[in-house]
Amino acid sequence: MGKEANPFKKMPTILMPDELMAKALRRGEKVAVEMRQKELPWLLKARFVEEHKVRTISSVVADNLQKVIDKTPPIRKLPKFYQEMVEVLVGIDEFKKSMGAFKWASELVRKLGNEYARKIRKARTPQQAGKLRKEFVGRVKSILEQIHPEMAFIAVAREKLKELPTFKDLPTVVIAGYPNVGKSTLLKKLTGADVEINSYPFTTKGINVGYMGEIQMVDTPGLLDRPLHERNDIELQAILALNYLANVVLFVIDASEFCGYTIEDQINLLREVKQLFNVPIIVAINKIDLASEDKIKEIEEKLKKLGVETVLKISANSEINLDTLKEKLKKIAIREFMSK
Ligand SMILES: Nc1nc2c(ncn2[C@@H]2O[C@H](COP(=O)(O)OP(=O)(O)OP(=O)(O)O)[C@@H](O)[C@H]2O)c(=O)[nH]1
Repeated sequence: MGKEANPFKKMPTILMPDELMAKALRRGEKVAVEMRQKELPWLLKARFVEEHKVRTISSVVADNLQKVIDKTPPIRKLPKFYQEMVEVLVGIDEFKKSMGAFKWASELVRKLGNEYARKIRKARTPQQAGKLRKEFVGRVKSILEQIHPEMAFIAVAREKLKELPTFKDLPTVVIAGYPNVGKSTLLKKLTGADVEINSYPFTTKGINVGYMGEIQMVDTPGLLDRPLHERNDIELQAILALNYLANVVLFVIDASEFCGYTIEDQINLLREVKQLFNVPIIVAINKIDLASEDKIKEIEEKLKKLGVETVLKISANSEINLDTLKEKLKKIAIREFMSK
């Protein structure tokens, strides 16, 4: 199987300045308690305690910020679909700028930690050592306050990006068609029982992902199931991003019209989907067990006029022609995936 990719799931919880400061001070205090046990002359001991406090606070803060950087995938290395999602959901520029702030703060805190530790080692009195440590704490606080907006931004971005579905880097079929035409029945029949429901920030219905061997199949309820002119900008972008994922679109038509949409409506949606995706489209005329011969012929004529090349007549429920459909999908998906 291809590699896992919701790359944002690994991002750690983002602490706000107060929380991070409190954590660092707690750890600093703990280290100080241990250091005070040591038998040392009083000035040496004061320096020793304060220096360790400073070093601990500095590394807790700097490490925490660095961890966010390390666990966040570099945007330009991500699959194009995820890059597009970052742009749509949070904005790539703002995201990069904010990560830059984490780097700046982490490096500065580490540098200051070293500087103050050195100064404390030369302190002439315990009071001076204490004063230097307080000064250091004040500076760290103010650095964190300075990047507070960026921390808040990344915290919100993480929440949103974590909700993205986990797609694999495999040949992918995206399924489209009006509600109730039989998309989820078909997905289940083609991929077996293991259909996962993933959340997708643009639709409350989630996204269904199944695997037909090494082929990924994605059903997008709520996205590719009604006319595009009814969409808002964000939804449109979410739909457009599927372009980066799809190697083939499987458009399902309900020949019986029992789904509640006429053939005309369904063909119109197909026309829109065809314009939107720059990958081959396979049309499955479904529920042929319920539709008349004439109706099916009429649909085939219309599809011909539209210039659809690959059309299969199937029944998802009665499992008619599913093996042929499977083979076609596999062949075209792999071919397109390889040539991308
Ligand atoms: N007779 C018959 N019924 C079918 C066939 N395919 C699907 N159905 C039925 O059609 C209904 C809708 O099927 P679904 O698979 O839920 O349709 P969907 O397109 O996934 O619907 P949404 O999840 O709302 O987008 C269900 O009752 C299915 O059992 C078929 O080939 N023949």
